[in-house]
Amino acid sequence: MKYTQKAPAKINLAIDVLRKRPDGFHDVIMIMQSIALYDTITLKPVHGGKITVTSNSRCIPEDSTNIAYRTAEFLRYKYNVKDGAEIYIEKNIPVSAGLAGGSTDAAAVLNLLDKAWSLKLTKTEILEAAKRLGSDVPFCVSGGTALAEGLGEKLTPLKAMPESYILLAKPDIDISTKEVYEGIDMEEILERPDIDAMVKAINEGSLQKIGENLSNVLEYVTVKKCPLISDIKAKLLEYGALGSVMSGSGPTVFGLFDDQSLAYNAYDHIKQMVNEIFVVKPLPDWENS
Ligand SMILES: C[C@@](CO)(OP(=O)(O)O)[C@H](O)COP(=O)(O)OP(=O)(O)OC[C@H]1O[C@@H](n2ccc(N)nc2=O)[C@H](O)[C@@H]1O
Ligand SMILES: Nc1ncnc2c1ncn2[C@@H]1O[C@H](COP(=O)(O)OP(=O)(O)O)[C@@H](O)[C@H]1O
Repeated sequence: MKYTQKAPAKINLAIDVLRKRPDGFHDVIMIMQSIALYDTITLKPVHGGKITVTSNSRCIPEDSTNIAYRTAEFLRYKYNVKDGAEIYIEKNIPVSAGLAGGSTDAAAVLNLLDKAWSLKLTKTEILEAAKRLGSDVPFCVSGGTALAEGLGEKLTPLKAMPESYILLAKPDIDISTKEVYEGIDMEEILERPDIDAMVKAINEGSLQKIGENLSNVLEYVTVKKCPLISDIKAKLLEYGALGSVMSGSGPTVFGLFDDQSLAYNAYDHIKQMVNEIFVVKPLPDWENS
C-alpha cells in the first residue's frame, strides 16, 4: 500500500532573535504561516527492507543526508521497527530558500510512517520526534498560523490569516541557515519586530497592519550577501504590496497583497529579476475555512 501527503512550505511574518545560547543555537520569537506551495511525499512500507529516498529534484540529496531519510531512520531506531520504506519526494518548494522545504518533508514523513508502520504515536510523541529533527519541524507538523518560541518548538496557534495573496521571489543564490545565524551581531540589530503588534493584527484580521509589521532581524545578514533582496522588496512595495520582507534565513522575499490582480501585476514586473517566483495563498485556505 502507498501513502501520500502534501507538505506545505512556510513563511515567517516576523522573526526576532533574542540571544545566542551556550550550545550555539539562538532563542527566537517568530510568527509562522503555512502557504499553499507544496512538496508531495509518497511512501511505501517495505517489509524487512531498507529506507530509500528518491526525488524529481537534482537540488536535494538522495542518500542518508536527506532529512526524509534521517526522519525515517530516527523513528526506526527509536521504536525498534524492522521494516523499511521507499520514500519519493516530489520537490516543488525552492531549496535552501527560507521556506522550510526540508522541515515540511520531515513532518510529512513522520505522519506517513506513523500510519505505514502502524506506530500509533500520540501528537506529543510526534512533536517530540519533530523537535529532534530540526527547529522548524514542530511547526510544520501542525501548520497554520502560529507564534513560535524557544528554538521554534514552543508553539501557540493563532487565528488564521485573512484572505490574501503572497508573492514569493527567490534570488538565485544558496544561503545556509547556520551561516546566517552565525552572522548575527546583536549590537548591529537596529530594528526589531513588534511581535505583540503582529499578534494583535492577526487577531483583528487586519491585513494592512500585518503588512506594516512584517519584519525579520535575519534579513540584514543575508542582504550583505544578496543585495537583490532589497531591490525586490522595493519593487514589491512599488507595485502595491502592503508590506514585504525576507522569509527565514532567506533569500526568498515575499510581498503581501489584498488584491489578486495587483499581485499578478507585480509578478509580471518582478519575474525577470529571479528564476523562481510564485503567487500563493496562506493556509488554511480562507476559501475552505
Ligand atoms: C531561520 C528559520 C526561521 O523559520 O527558517 P529557515 O530559513 O531555515 O527556513 C529557522 O529558525 C531555522 O530552522 P531549521 O532550518 O529547522 O534549523 P535547524 O536545522 O534546526 O538548524 C540549522 C542551523 O541553524 C542555526 N540555528 C537554527 C535555529 C535556531 N533557533 N538557532 C540557530 O542558531 C544552528 O546553527 C543550526 O545548526
Ligand atoms: N528533503 C529535503 N528537502 C529540501 N532540502 C533538503 C532535504 N533533505 C536535505 N536537504 C538539504 O537541506 C538544506 C536546507 O534546505 P531547505 O530545507 O530547503 O532550506 P531552508 O531551511 O532554508 O528552508 C539544503 O542543503 C538541502 O540540500
